[in-house]
Amino acid sequence: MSKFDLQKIDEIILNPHIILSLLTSLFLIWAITKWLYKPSQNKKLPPSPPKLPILGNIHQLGSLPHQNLHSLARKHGPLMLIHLGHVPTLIVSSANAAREIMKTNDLIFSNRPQSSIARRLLYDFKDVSVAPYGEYWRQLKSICVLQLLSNKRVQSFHSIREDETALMVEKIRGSRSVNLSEMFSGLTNDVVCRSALGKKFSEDEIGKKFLMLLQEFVDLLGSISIGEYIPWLSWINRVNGFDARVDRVAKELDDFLEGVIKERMEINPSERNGENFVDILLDIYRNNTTGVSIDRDSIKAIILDVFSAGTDTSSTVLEWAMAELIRHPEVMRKLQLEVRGIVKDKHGITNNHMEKMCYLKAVMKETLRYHTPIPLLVPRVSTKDVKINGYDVSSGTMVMINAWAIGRDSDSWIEPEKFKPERFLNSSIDFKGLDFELIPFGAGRRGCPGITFAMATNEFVLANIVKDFDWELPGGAEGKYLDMTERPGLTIQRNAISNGDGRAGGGAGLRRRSRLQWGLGSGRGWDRAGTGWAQGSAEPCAQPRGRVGQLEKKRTRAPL
Ligand code: HEM
Repeated sequence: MSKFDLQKIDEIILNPHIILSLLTSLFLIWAITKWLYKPSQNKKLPPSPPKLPILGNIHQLGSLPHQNLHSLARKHGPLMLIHLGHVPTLIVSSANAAREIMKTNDLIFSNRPQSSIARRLLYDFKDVSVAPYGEYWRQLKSICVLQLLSNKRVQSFHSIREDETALMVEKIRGSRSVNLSEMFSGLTNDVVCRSALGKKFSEDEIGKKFLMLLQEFVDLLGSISIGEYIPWLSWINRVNGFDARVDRVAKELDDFLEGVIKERMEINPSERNGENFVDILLDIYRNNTTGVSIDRDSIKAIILDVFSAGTDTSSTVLEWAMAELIRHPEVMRKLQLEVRGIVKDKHGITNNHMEKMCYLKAVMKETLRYHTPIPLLVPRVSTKDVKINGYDVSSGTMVMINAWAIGRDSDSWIEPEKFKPERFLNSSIDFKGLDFELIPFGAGRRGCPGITFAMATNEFVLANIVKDFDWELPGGAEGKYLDMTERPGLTIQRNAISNGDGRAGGGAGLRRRSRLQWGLGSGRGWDRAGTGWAQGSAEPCAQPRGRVGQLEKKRTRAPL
């Protein structure tokens, strides 16, 4: 730099006018910020834990936010206001407070926060799960319910569930040790694909790539990107490759979905071999029958919704259910007695049989209570200022409902930390969104439309695998040693790779990397290898017996 340049800089820095205007600007920014963020004197805000400047309470979420928020709520109460960067967020941790949000004030809380990740992955919020509350969302949701998820439709898919479960049972019959986690995940995906698209994708290479992409997509949706909460740090997402990863996944998914749409569009409607959900969506698009503009992007976004919402969630429930059954042999025995007692003939399990399986339904409810698959549900946002249980909640506040904490609340449940399906036998409590102590599917207008679809598959699969087989851990390890820790993510799965010696909570564990991305990580995806009931782990185990994640079929029942 020349002497002349330095002199110029000096002149600029020392110029009193410039100093004065700089100081005035800084003062103005400070005053406006203070004014904007100053809590109104008249407002009674929910209790808040202390927060850090800029970060707010982000650092307190940890890798399993539902657990950490549960601990904070014990100190601060069931309605707690935290700050994720600059975003005020209401944490709801009791059935009573959840009812206030999802029933009494459901309309006010029927919007979703609009994250830039969801915007890029879901075609500018054109799917059901993040679409802004309004006519477009209403039409889309009713199309999904009528054409795919209604009781009638779900019953019509019984043969698909039967075929796919029979295939799984055959695979189990042919091997002594099985990776149930992988099997559940493959099965739920095949059932969703065949029901919605008329074919499954798990068998060819393109389909397999799509399933991996879908996993990355769910991962990204579940990630907490720092730029979302502290906008001036959004450059970090560009530097560390997170943004590039979102763009790549969006592009590759789009290419795949375009292929699916083109394939169906090329078939003349009169020559279709059976109509599937995509055909119905395409007819609505072509004929514009709904009165709202459903375009090609809407169709792709809806297909993504169905895939992502319908696969991981269901297989997770099945995995937790089996893990609890292994840990509680007396529950397993009781369940087997019920199923085997009801299905006495050699033909398969029918809808009629399923209706009689009260204990099986209780096992499912208890699994959903104790291992709520999406513990914080899908966030909502308030559209107006509103009072909840005497506290003021401002318009624009994000709301997270800790359904996991509500399922373990001792005000609602006796011995909440025990897995006891019996609690549901003489109880009318159900998960359909009317009983707020059990809300794994959410409730109200934005509640999950896939309950019937999901539970039909889950109950049917569980009934089949306990009817036909007895189960044990490899090497005869006791069920109580099964690792029940949780793996971070949008859907909370069991952390199958952890302790070398197989003891839950033991020391030298190999833990899976967090799925929560703060936009600060390497931007890498997580592989599914070895995440299941055992096989495929590259990580060494301290002792072979440590692979207790794997289940062994003890005895195959003689066919009836
Ligand atoms: C065990 C399985 C499942 C669980 C635990 C689950 C859970 C949830 C939860 C917690 C929500 C948010 C509810 C709220 O905000 O109140 C939701 C929404 C949704 N789910 Fe599910 N779900 C499951 C299966 C399915 C299936 C099989 C489908 C479809 C094939 C599906 C489609 C959807 C859609 C489209 C939404 C968005 C609804 C809206 O925003 O209006 N889900 N689900």
